[in-house]
Amino acid sequence: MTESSSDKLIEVLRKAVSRTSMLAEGNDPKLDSVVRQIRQAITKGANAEEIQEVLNNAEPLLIQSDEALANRARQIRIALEELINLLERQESKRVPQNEKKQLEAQIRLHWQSSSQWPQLLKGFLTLAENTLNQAEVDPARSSFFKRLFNRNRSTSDSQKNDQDIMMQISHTLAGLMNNLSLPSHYDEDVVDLKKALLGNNNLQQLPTLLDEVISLIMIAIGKNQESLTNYLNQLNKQLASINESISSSYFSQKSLSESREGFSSTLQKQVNDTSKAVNSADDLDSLKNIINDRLSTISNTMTEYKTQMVEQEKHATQSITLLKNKVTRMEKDTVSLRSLLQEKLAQAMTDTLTDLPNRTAYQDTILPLCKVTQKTQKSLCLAVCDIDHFKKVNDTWGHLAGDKVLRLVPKQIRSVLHKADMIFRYGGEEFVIIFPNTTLAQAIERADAIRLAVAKAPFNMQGEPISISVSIGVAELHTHEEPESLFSRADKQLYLAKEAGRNKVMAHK
Ligand SMILES: Nc1nc2c(ncn2[C@@H]2O[C@H](COP(=O)(O)OP(=O)(O)OP(=O)(O)O)[C@@H](O)[C@H]2O)c(=O)[nH]1
Repeated sequence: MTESSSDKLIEVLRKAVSRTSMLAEGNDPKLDSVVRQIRQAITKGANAEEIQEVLNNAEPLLIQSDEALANRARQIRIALEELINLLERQESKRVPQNEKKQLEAQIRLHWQSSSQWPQLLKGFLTLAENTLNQAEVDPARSSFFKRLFNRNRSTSDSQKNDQDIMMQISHTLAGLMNNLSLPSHYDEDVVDLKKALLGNNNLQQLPTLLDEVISLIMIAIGKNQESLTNYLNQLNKQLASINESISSSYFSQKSLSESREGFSSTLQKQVNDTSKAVNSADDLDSLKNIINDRLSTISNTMTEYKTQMVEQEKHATQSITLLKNKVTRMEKDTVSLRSLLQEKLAQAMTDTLTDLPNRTAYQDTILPLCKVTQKTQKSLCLAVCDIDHFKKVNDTWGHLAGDKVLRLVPKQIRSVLHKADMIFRYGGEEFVIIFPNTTLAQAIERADAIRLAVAKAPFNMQGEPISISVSIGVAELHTHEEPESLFSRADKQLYLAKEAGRNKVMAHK
């Protein structure tokens, strides 16, 4: 190999290092834009379940990406190690052992990181330069590949040795091609290059072929970047949808405002930290690691938030149960209050001495009854009944004796009433009887039966029999007549009955 060939090879390797570095630096504007979008999306917030979903969705992508990367990395490592071995196999120049060991150590440490491949290639370039730039011992071996692969041999031996070494190098490089993940439109290039490598036994062709190999490696690394960009794009979309659902579900819960503020500021801090870390990231791998780390952190925050939500839901459920119990108690209280009120109302409507409905009850009853009767064109009669000379009972036998008479008289009256008839204590010794669905004749008949029942009742005071009688005035409801008028007419008949000598029934015909 000539000096210019070795220079060309060094130049090719130098170019490869430079181009690979550019690709690996992550200066792709699309990627920058994606990173910006991610920052914006995360700023708006996310919930635990959906963040978990993002991580679940992202995981296969990461695994896929990692596996492909690992395969490529293995190929690169093997290729680099073989290149070092080949460099050592040249006999005219001694490979500096310290530098070689350092480079091997670097390869062992960093071969898995694609961003380090340019550095490792650069390391190999430096090693090759330092080896080849040593003073020439044999001008015949001044070219790179001759220096590299031939030593102290005859021309034919040398040529044979060149061919053997070229075959080894070709196999090494063809193997490197096998596991490259390239877009399908490079398939033909890969096949052609492999053919060229495997069919080539001319060391002179090697720099050109190596240049092509390195170009394809760079494209593959570029594709790795592209798949990372796709992954970031997808991640960005998922984060945006998370943000949307968070905004609608989470922020609508006013009661959780406190947690929301705490959660938002925590998330904001994480996002700010992420932004800073992303800005300071100097290669794709560390960028990917940062994003994954931050997603884990955010996921933890979301889990914490979810736990808080569960706690709050628990509290809310407890509150609802308490509230339900309270309402149930209130309902019970209301029921007992209602029955108490009904009791009080009934008391208000009942005469305590006789247990009969009182005047208020009469007034509440008579109005609707009259209306229904008039509407249905039925008959209704009213009787006003007053104990005769009651004052005399009180005066003769005392007030308690009078009360006793007041309790006994309604019992006599009831004894002749029909089921639908109603009796009220209107006041003092006066009672009112309503006869629904009763004609005047029937009412007069029944009023007279009352009069007779009372008159015949065996009242006695302090063992002595006494006579009690009642006077009754009766009237029948007229069409369109008001209850007051009906009462008034019946009351007038009572007055007439009293006037007529008492113990009488008088009716307004
Ligand atoms: N013991 C008792 N007496 C009452 C009660 N309410 C009213 N009285 C009495 O009933 C009497 C009614 O007397 P009056 O209105 O003069 O009439 P009367 O003595 O019944 O005579 P006539 O109605 O004309 O037959 C009064 O003495 C009242 O004090 C009561 O709840 N208990």
